Amino acid sequence: MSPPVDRRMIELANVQRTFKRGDGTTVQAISDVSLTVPEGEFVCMIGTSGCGKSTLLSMVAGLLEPSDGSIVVDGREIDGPGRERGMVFQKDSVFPWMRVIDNVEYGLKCRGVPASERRAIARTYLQRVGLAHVETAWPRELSGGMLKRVAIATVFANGGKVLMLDEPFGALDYVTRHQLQDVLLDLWDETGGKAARRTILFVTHDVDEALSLADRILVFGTGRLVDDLRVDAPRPRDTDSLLQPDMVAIKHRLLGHLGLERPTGRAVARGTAA
Ligand SMILES: Nc1ncnc2c1ncn2[C@@H]1O[C@H](COP(=O)(O)OP(=O)(O)OP(=O)(O)O)[C@@H](O)[C@H]1O
Repeated sequence: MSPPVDRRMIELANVQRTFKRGDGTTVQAISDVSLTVPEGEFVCMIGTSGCGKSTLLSMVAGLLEPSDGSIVVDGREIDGPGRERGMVFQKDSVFPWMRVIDNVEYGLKCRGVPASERRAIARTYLQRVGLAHVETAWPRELSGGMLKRVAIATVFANGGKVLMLDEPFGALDYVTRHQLQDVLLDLWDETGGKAARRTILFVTHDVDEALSLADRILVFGTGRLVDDLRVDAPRPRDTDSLLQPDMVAIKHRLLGHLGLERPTGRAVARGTAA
């Protein structure tokens, strides 16, 4: 019997995006990107600052229109935001004027999900991110890490098949960041593989974060996709698995793309390369 064919969840064909700057010049943020992401894949997107990662994510979210090319999600060409797609932004993704549980429920409320049903869904996800005890708190009473947990609970509670996270953990301390990576992976695998996983696009600047999370790492350089790497190591990926030769080889390759690798293979601090 032939193996099952992966269902395509995201398809980008020759996507381009230009911006006009205030001084009248144009910038080609995305030049010509074509790629396919199958359902359930956890994709990390990495690349130097300004290479177009957030622009691409915003286009898949439907918040920005491509200047050219097409974006198909779950078989349908997108023409704006849709409830099958959810986004966690770099900065605030939580409404400060709503209590925690109301934030998590908000998308479901907008879609007309009955109050008791949406409350049950919100409670399930708040529990899964470890925030059951603060459901009636205001966002201002929470730490930065807790706010990220609320944002993650919200995007999962909304039920989107495609979740986009733009450097969600960039501003967090080392320990909180690792805890939230585990929370995210746990939710992504919430049915233990019994049902289709959400498809995730996760932008990060952190090579180790990409290696810990991803099935696949897309590397961007000035508006183009420059590398597409598969990470096959089993999860959970602990310190030892990140030191396995195949993982170290991928890390070297990523550091090379980011300009952080000498020809000898030794990583260097940014800005100190000869
Ligand atoms: N609204 C805009 N108007 C004009 N130029 C823009 C706009 N948004 C993005 N750009 C430009 O497009 C390019 C890509 O920006 P983008 O934010 O997508 O990069 P990025 O890879 O996400 O960067 P970072 O990693 O620093 O967040 C940059 O040159 C940026 O200045």
